[in-house]
Amino acid sequence: MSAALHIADLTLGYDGREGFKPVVDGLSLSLEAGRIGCLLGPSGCGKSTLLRAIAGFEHARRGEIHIGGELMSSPKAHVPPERRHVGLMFQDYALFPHLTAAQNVGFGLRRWPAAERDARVAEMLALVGLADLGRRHPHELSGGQQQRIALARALATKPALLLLDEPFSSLDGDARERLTVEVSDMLRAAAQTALLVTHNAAEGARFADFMGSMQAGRLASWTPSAEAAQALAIQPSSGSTPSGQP
Ligand SMILES: Nc1ncnc2c1ncn2[C@@H]1O[C@H](COP(=O)(O)OP(=O)(O)OP(=O)(O)O)[C@@H](O)[C@H]1O
Repeated sequence: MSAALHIADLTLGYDGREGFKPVVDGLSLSLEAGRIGCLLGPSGCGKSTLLRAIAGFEHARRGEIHIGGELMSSPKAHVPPERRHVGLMFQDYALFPHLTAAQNVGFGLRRWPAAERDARVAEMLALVGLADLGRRHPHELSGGQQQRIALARALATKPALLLLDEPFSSLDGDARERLTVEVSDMLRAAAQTALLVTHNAAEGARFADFMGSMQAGRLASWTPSAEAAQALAIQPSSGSTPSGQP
């Protein structure tokens, strides 16, 4: 079976005054369907650039990105973001303030027949535990509730892959820990393939099956979360006991 996400020898970067500056440099990784991966790394190591490229917002300078067995990015090919079947839950990808929670969740389903769209929105609101709050606007929701709505919106279109870039960074303390575990459980229940980027190793270990450490645009490791947590001396969630190959 082909991987849900396969990245081979990928190089990304930006053109500056002194020419091309690589940000991701010859990176390879694979994630099987239904698995959750996590990329850790210091600020500026290229994590967000990599997620943006997977979503189709950056072009590959070398190497390839495949999603669901299909070539999405290479120096010669570039499938646009709207045709990648990728869901996004990004730190700076906020809810539309003028739409209700339900309208936000249904935003990507505008072309669906109304009855199917309404049913899917209700299903997603129930999944994230906010079935009663669909009529509220974002400013009437807590930060954690807004993030749940963002998750419901990202999952509504049944994406082949969900990308999460520091999705809990606006929350702190207990709310953050609770939502980390709850969202991870929801993704596992839905067998949703997902890739998380975070600075927080403990959060990554609770959330994901596999963890990778990025350094200067390269993947320094890619191991089951339990092993990574042991190496980092942190406590993974009791539910995450991954098996299989990355
Ligand atoms: N549009 C751009 N033009 C030029 N350089 C950029 C651009 N966007 C990002 N960079 C640079 O690319 C490098 C990697 O940025 P990126 O946002 O991917 O890092 P990151 O690991 O996600 O960091 P953080 O954890 O702080 O979000 C940084 O040095 C950044 O300054």
